[in-house]
Amino acid sequence: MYKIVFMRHGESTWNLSNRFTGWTDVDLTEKGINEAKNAGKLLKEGGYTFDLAYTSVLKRAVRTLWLALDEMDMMYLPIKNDWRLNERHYGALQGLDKGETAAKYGDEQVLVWRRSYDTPPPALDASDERASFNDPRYAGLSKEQIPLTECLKDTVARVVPVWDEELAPAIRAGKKIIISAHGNSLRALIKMLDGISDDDIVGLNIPNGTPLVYELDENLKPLRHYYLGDADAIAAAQAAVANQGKAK
Ligand SMILES: O=C(O)[C@@H](CO)OP(=O)(O)O
Repeated sequence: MYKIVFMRHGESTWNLSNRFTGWTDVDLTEKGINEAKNAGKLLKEGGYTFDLAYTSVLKRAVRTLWLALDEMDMMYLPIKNDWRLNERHYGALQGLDKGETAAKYGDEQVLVWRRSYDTPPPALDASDERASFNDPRYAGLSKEQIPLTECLKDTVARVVPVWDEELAPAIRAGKKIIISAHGNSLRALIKMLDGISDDDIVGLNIPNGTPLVYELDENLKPLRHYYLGDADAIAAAQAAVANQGKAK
């Protein structure tokens, strides 16, 4: 039996102000810092150890990983930053308030933009200063690889190769791995791992800063999964994420 641990970053400044974030590189709030440290404490208390860590190229996930590893006294761990673990690109919605957007376009439309499998939010214009073409962290990518918007299906298409090419071979080789990523890049991975349907994935919401353990069989098929921490608090945090896209 293998284990892999997923972790969404702690609360970010734009989680706090309820803005669509996507590829915008916002940092953690004080609460987010504490969530990341607490995740590290939970992992340490649970006796978890790792050989390898993966994260995105966005600081909210990177810092969450650093803080959790620091709590575990494991800052020596090799860390692989992979842009393909970035949050789903939120297109022209990036920076907008989720509640105000729902008041303007309706809760149903915002739910489609947030959670439908194959309807992307409106795209950024290529000339928009929020586009990532000139960001040095993406310098190795072709223009076609840098999104102007993404639906979850697009995110699945970039996340699944990380699993197939990197994570699955490393797990089979006996490496214990922790992945610090984002609500929707983790939803993409979990959809693939658990074979969740396009309809059912709409209802999956991932709380900030909470370790999610997957136990896998010898073929890397999930046997069971569970969050570490207080079950009621986790359920409340998941419901809060679901409600972020509703008009007040
Ligand atoms: O804004 C975002 O990038 C994501 C994650 O915070 O939000 P949502 O849960 O609305 O997809």
